[in-house]
Amino acid sequence: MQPLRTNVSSLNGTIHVPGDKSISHRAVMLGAIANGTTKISNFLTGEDCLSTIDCFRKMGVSITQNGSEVVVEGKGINGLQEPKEILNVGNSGTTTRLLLGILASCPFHACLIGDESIAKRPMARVTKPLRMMGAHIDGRDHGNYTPLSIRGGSLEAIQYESPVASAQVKSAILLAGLHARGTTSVTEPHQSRDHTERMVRLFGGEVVVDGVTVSVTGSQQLTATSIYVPGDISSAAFFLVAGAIVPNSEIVLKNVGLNPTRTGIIDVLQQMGADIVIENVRNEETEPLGDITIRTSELKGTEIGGALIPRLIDEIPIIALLATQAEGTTVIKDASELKVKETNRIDTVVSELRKLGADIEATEDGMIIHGKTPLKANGTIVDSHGDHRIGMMLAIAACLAKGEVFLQRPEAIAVSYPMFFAHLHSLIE
Ligand SMILES: O=C(O)C1=C[C@@H](OP(=O)(O)O)[C@@H](O)[C@H](O)C1
Ligand SMILES: C=C(OP(=O)(O)O)C(=O)O
Repeated sequence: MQPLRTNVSSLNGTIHVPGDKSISHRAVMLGAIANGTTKISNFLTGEDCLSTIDCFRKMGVSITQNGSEVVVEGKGINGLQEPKEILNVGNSGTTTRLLLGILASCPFHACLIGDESIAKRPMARVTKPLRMMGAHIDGRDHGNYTPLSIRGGSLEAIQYESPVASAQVKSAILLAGLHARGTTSVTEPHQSRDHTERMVRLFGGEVVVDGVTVSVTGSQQLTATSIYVPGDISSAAFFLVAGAIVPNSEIVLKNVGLNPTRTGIIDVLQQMGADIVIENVRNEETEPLGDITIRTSELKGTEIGGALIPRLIDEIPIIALLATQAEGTTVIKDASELKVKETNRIDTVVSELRKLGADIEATEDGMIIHGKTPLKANGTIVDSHGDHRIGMMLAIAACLAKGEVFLQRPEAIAVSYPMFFAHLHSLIE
């Protein structure tokens, strides 16, 4: 149990948030199935991305990691070898689903397991379309949950209409489609993050995007490249909200990824009246990035739903905290995907923020928050429930509380932001 900093009078300084988690996973995966040496810099050394490296090493790919510098020796998709050991995906949904997409065309057997949280997350959303393409998959509950086993096959293209806006579903199918006969397409209800599409192009592959439909033609060869991973906007989000709600604050966040499929948090902060400035935007062709300054702000409630949801899905826990400090009502809807993340994030956000006195209620597909509420604590014990984003949200919430707050299971934060507490404390001292 960790005591959290409370009653913080200001947050001031500059932070370089770590590399983007989604992009780091994909850089290793595409590097592993490309031909040649891929160099990755500013790679996220969070536990999820280390799980991805570990899985590919077990398939014979040589990967050297020196802090945030990673070198992947790719030998093409045919260079992957049948793993002698079980592939452990840890806590990472992205590793599990994208890896299944790659394994779908590999002519060997592999077993996937993960932690307790992964064992509860639905996998039929990828195993169903991958089976339609020709992969042989089995597992608990007919392949809906880990442990899973897969034997890749000779794949046929599909035209798939995904019931959910999910980049993990889209990416798994596209990665399989790269090695299928014919042209594979995925159509989503709303556009999800497009890092796979951008990165396949960076590796010399072809991807066609037509509105919410993305297509790839099979038998593509990818060529190794160099990748700089921008800072993770999902990690920056904790400090964007902290800067807006803690009094007398000004925080500068450097080199933050600004891919438009990820910037819903900035739209919401602007909608709510936050004092936020974006500068030095660059690299718009591949993965845009820039610097963001946020200052303490007078905020008002807002409505969040529809196509905005996939653009900020991982930021909803911290947006809920933001809403507790805004005048009026904030309604978050169309977000039932939150129920199948590392925890049921509707339940964990509502129960944990209530412990600190927030006026928040769960709905079927989101939450309703009334503000502005002072956060109170008196030796209060809050719990990450093993979910990194819940842990970080609670550490920021504690900054506003007057009494003592203790966090259970703080170690979960290392999944996506190992330096989180060091960065937070550097803004206080
Ligand atoms: O593709 C990715 O890198 C991710 C996609 C999202 O999940 P879904 O595809 O399940 O929405 C997101 O929540 C996750 O943190 C990372
Ligand atoms: C949902 C998340 O990740 P994943 O699905 O990769 O476990 C997350 O990082 O919030």
